[in-house]
Amino acid sequence: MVLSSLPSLETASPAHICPFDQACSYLEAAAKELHLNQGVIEILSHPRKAITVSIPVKLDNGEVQVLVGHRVQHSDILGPYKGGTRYHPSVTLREVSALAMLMTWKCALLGIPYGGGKGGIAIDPTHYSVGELERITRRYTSELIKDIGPEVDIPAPDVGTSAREMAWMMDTYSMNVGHAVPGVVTGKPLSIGGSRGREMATGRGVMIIVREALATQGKSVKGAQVVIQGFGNVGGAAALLLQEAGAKILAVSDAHGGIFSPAGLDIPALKAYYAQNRRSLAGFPGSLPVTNAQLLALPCDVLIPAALENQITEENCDRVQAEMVVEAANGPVTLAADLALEARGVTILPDILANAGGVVVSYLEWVQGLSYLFWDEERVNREMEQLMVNAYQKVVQQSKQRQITLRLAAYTIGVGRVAQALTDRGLYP
Ligand SMILES: NC(=O)c1ccc[n+]([C@@H]2O[C@H](COP(=O)([O-])OP(=O)(O)OC[C@H]3O[C@@H](n4cnc5c(N)ncnc54)[C@H](O)[C@@H]3O)[C@@H](O)[C@H]2O)c1
Ligand SMILES: N[C@@H](CCC(=O)O)C(=O)O
Repeated sequence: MVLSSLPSLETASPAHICPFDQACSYLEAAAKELHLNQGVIEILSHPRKAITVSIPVKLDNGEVQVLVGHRVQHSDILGPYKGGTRYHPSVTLREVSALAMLMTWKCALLGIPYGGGKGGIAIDPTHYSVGELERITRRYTSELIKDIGPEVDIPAPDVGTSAREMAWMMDTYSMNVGHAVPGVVTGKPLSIGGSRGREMATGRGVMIIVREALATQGKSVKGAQVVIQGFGNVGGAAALLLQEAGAKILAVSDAHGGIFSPAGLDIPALKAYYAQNRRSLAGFPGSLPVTNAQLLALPCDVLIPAALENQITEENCDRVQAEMVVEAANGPVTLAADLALEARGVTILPDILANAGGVVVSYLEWVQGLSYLFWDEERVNREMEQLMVNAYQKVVQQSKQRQITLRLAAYTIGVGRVAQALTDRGLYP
């Protein structure tokens, strides 16, 4: 299926801003800066493959529901397609296509031998039982059997999925091919070949980028005032690790709203409270309630959107008071808001750099699996930190040399590497 043939309904996103158009705009800006030829831009603007599948599932009450799932394979020029699997009601083919393209640039920027892909199912996973989610995941995986594999396309967790879904995907794939294939997914449980450090990896990468970016400005993470939108895998881990590094976490939120404490939230205590309080932040002792809109406008040193795309837009960016925005989520700042914030001197650490810790440790998991080795967590964290710091330094250097924003610098490195490989490989046939 080609993107231009998608029904117009597919362009709807929560804020009515098409994530795929935005991703293409960033590609065009990088291509312009790099003087890439039009043929290369055309190729990179289109996903190589976009697969849409129907997922019939028998619900616990006996009814049958047919869900829609996608897997978009943007580019495999540098290696197998790589990227997460999202379960969220707002999933559309265009959203998944945008996220797949971001994965291509992210992997290229970090220098790991992968292309970019992404998958998703348009569901709210909280509305399904564990048994239903398992049947949905297994059917989705079996529909993609010919399109995924450890040397072809390697899914991982994203919003609404975790190690549990990766285990079901790995098992379904393995049963279909007739032998165990741990390398078909990353972010697996340790018991079936997952890597130590993967669960916290994206948050750890975010912490490293915050620390490095503050240091570049002559500041310290110790005492830095941080606000985080999203308290899931990424936001929760970033909150914990930033607090351990000495930052004060002023506020956090999830889809239902947030909490704020001028004295700083005790994150380990909050995590325990959240788990016991049926995953609700409300009423955490010593905190005040805030809406997500209020949270994004809190004065702070570092604002970390770690939920979904299009959270900081043209409409609300004037209210952002943070000096630095670190994109832990993919695409949380729209193009218009990005330009307005940059014009005001707000430093923005782009998603393809800031949240790359997850895919880096996915890569380390895959490498350990392929070589039948298991590293301790210290080694995994050390290898990841090296790749993250190296990428950060390259982005800063590129930004200074070319006098461009950190986002454009990151894109020129990522896009530039893919374009170079495409040129060297040539066009088939
Ligand atoms: N999981 C990974 O390894 C990984 C790696 C890199 C980037 N990311 C990106 O990070 C972001 C978060 O992913 P995750 O894995 O933490 O997902 P998750 O499902 O674990 O958590 C998402 C969090 O966002 C909250 N949320 C949802 N809608 C919200 C809203 N409108 N306002 C405020 N909060 C809202 C949810 O309640 C939840 O706390 C996504 O953009 C994802 O693509 C994830
Ligand atoms: N979903 C994550 C992780 C991808 C992976 O580990 O393959 C991302 O957006 O980077």
